[in-house]
Amino acid sequence: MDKLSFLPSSTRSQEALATAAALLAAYAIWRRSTKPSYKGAKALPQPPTLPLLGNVHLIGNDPLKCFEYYAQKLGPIFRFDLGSQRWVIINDAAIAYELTSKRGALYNSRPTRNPFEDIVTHHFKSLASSPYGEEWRKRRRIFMDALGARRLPKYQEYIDLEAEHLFSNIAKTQQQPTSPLPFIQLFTYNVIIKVLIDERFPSPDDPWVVREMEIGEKMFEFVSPTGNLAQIFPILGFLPQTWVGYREEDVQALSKEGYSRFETMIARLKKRLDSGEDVHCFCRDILEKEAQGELDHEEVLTMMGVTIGAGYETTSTTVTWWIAEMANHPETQARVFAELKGRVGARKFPTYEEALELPYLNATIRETMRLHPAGPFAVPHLVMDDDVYQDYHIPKDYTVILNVYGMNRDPNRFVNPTEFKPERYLDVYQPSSALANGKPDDRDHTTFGFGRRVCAGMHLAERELLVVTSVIASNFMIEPVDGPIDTEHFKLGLAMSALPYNVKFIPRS
Ligand code: HEM
Repeated sequence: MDKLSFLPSSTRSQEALATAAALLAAYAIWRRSTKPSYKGAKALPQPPTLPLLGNVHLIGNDPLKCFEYYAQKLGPIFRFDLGSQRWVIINDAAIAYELTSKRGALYNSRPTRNPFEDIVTHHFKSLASSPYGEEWRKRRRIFMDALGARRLPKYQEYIDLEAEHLFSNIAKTQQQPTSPLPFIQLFTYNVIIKVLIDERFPSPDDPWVVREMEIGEKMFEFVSPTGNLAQIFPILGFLPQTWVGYREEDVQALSKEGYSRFETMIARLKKRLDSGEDVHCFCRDILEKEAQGELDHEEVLTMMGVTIGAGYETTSTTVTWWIAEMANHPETQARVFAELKGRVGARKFPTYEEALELPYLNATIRETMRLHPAGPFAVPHLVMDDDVYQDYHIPKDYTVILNVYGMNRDPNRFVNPTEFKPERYLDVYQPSSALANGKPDDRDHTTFGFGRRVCAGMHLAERELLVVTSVIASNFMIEPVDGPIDTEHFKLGLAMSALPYNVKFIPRS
């Protein structure tokens, strides 16, 4: 025996490593099979997984198709791992309702694992990202006091004024091929800025508006799963940040710029208030709450951020989808116009109350929202404690993805689910916001999300949608420019938006 014989030879070392690996794998399988299940419940079904990647390799470039495929294969609830993150995908409205409404105390938190989201929300102080609990409840109450159904009539004049500006912007296009998006964005942006801080901007090219939209898009990229891959694959955290997404410094810098713009707006508002002007706006309310010690300054800033961030792109996207569907369905447009003429007459600007009484127009909005939800996966919820649902163990801290896109196209709930057919809603009278808290069978669609985290701005969104669609339909016929607009493909960004398109707005005589 030589002196070094206690070290394995190279063949021996390979054998030893192979044996160790086999023993480890066998141990892992044994551990898995003998691991006590939670209260005797089964593990959720899951697509085939790969070590470290989980199910990432299955997503491809279309998560909607991926989840539809696995919902058909595995059923309406399944587990999907994104690297180290554990997701539960829910594809059925009844299950989503059972978990988020009936077991609401367990399923209405938000994940707080994303370090970039931590930065841009001042440690998850924003209403949409706050964990469930007293702080969230307080923020939600303050938001709803200002933007809930009762307070909104106060802001109706702002919406009406912006609808008039929208009308004249469209009229100026003189029947030329036009992308409606910038005008619609200006409408929704101005409505939200008026409600928030009583300001407005005259043009979509205004540098302030352009920068705001750039910041919004970038913030979304930062906090999206690909913004920082190290949060999904922690091992990548050892690589330089630019290799695995954005740099923390860039997130910090943009966040600082965004918040300093809010400080500028607050300073302008304070100056007006100090000079004795009686300004009605949400920001005034929250500044008063800050003075009374109910909110801190970071909460004021994040409240402004969530109001703008959640408030303009979702609604403008929905209007843009509606215009595309109208251009593709001239018979639907004709029926909307006939209804408007019959009930409102030749007036250019129907009131919100009048538009509320137009069942067919309302049906076209519901159908647009069903087929094209601005947030196809709502906003992720978080499971707060272990639970058992239909014999499945739903573990604590899993992220719940509510696939509202899939639910809205569920063939068990909707006949010919991919067809644009407003007629399916002619016997629905209540606003979507009133149905959103009810049982899934009574809901028109699930686009405003679920449970205690259901969209807090849905009353405002509905008012805007009704006013803007009734004004466009009363005054213009919408014609496609290059044949039918593609409404099956989309761009996933801040919201799920239509691919760029042009239409002609032909004035109604
Ligand atoms: C068509 C327009 C809109 C759509 C489709 C929409 C959709 C949604 C969805 C799906 C959620 C998540 C619900 C869940 O977690 O289950 C949500 C949350 C939220 N939305 Fe909207 N939204 C719209 C307009 C607005 C507007 C105009 C505002 C603000 C003025 C707004 C403010 C919020 C806020 C603050 C939350 C977070 C609520 C919380 O976490 O407690 N939304 N929205």
